[in-house]
Amino acid sequence: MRHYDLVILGTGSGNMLLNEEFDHLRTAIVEPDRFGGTCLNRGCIPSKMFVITADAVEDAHAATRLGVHASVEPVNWKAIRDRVFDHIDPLHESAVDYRRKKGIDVYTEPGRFVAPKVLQVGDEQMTADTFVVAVGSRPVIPDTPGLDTVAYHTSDTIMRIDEVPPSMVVLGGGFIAAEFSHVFSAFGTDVTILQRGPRLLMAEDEQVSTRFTELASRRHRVLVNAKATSVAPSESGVQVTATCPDGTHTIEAAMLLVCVGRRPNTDRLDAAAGGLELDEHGHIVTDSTYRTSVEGVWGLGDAVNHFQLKHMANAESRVVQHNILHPEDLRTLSNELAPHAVFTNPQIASVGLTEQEARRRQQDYRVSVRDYSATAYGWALEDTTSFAKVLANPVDRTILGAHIIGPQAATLIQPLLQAMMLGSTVDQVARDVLYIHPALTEVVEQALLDL
Ligand SMILES: Cc1cc2nc3c(=O)[nH]c(=O)nc-3n(C[C@H](O)[C@H](O)[C@H](O)COP(=O)(O)OP(=O)(O)OC[C@H]3O[C@@H](n4cnc5c(N)ncnc54)[C@H](O)[C@@H]3O)c2cc1C
Ligand SMILES: NC(=O)c1ccc[n+]([C@@H]2O[C@H](COP(=O)([O-])OP(=O)(O)OC[C@H]3O[C@@H](n4cnc5c(N)ncnc54)[C@H](O)[C@@H]3O)[C@@H](O)[C@H]2O)c1
Repeated sequence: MRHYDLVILGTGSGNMLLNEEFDHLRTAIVEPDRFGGTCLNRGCIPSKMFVITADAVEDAHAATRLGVHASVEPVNWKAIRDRVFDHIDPLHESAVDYRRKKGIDVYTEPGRFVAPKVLQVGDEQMTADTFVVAVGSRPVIPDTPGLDTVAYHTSDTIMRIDEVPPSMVVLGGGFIAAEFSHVFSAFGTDVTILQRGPRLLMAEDEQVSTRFTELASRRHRVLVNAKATSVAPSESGVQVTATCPDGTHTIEAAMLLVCVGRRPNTDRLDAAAGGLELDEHGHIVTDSTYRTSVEGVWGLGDAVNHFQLKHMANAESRVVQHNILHPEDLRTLSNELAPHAVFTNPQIASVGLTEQEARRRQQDYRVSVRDYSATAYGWALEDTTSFAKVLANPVDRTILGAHIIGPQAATLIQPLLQAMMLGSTVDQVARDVLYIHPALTEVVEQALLDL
């Protein structure tokens, strides 16, 4: 049986851990798929490359309100798809070569524990002083009757299709539904979203989620409180039957995209044999320093937490890197704040408490909502639907939460996030900082000044 100093399972955020300080160790990487994991190959990066392209189409259409009457030729999907993946696909081979040249053993089959700190990979077994388990997550496939009789897509496959479908049913109403409905709708697909909950993007502040649902309903057919009861093949591709409060709907479409959440890959790891404690959702249980229940085994990323966000997994990877190298000085990650953005149209960004969560926690708060149109830049944009919302603690005047829907939301939220993480008060961020005129950041300034 081979023995290593360090074995890393998964090359998403796990791969980022290895810097030159690990060069002296005998290291193996186990990765059954492409180096770079979900984010690079089938997640954040390619999806945002499609989103940016879709934004260009929507911006051209939306320019009418500025008096610019543009028309967009049908997009050349294959050329766009190949541009995206011609950037991404070569990175796998070069990453494997790079690691092997550094003397790291790369295994290309999945790892599975057979005993604590004993890993089976293909025909080989290996032990190590230190394991890092970063095996990520995968799409949940619901048990909708008939789903197994049709050729449905998930986010793993949808970005590599050959043609833009004329119509698509999107099952789910979360991040992936919001982003891909925008992409395919901009490229000419007639999209129907079937969402189980009463609104799209249910985890957002209710005001944001309500506004987004209204706006998405102008572009797509949106059925909320919908339960897909059956799926069957049909002449056009797929037929989905759903029960909604107003009755039963039968939707015909060329393609079905399933995006109802993601689950950790820990079920394929035989965590129990490895002695790794799992929670009720299948996440590996770690302490705040990312130690698992087995000494010398660390966990990070989607396999251990609910955030399912790359910047969180990256931050955890940095903490684990430090902790392996400095066991006498263990660090934790302050992850009370897990900001996120949804790269749909319009963009959405959020950090901290939503208003409904503040109410649920009986947390006193002051709230301010500022429309983009109240600022010079928003006015110039002829914007009528975007806003920034900030919740603050009325006693110590720190910021409890911030939620933005509108152009550049993911960037605009950053000063608020900074303030929250650094513990600044509303007054410090509103009055002790200058905001460039007439930039969109003035909407943040105004929302703060109102508190
Ligand atoms: C379509 C989409 C868009 C997204 N967009 C964003 C975004 O804009 N911003 C954001 O913050 N997040 C986004 N995410 C989420 C983000 O991609 C994940 O949170 C992040 O990639 C998790 O990183 P990870 O290292 O934990 O797991 P992964 O990147 O999934 O890496 C896990 C790796 O482990 C490997 N593996 C699995 N099983 C085994 C095994 N048994 N043995 C060894 N290796 C194994 C897998 O092949 C994989 O390469 C998106 C996700 C999707 C699906
Ligand atoms: N911009 C980003 O950061 C980004 C982008 C894409 C994905 N992600 C990550 O990937 C994760 C997975 O995304 P997702 O969109 O698959 O999940 P999600 O958890 O965001 O949303 C799933 C949605 O599907 C609905 N749903 C569940 N079961 C259903 C069913 N049977 N029928 C109809 N609707 C159903 C839920 O009500 C929920 O609204 C996200 O949680 C997110 O963390 C992040």
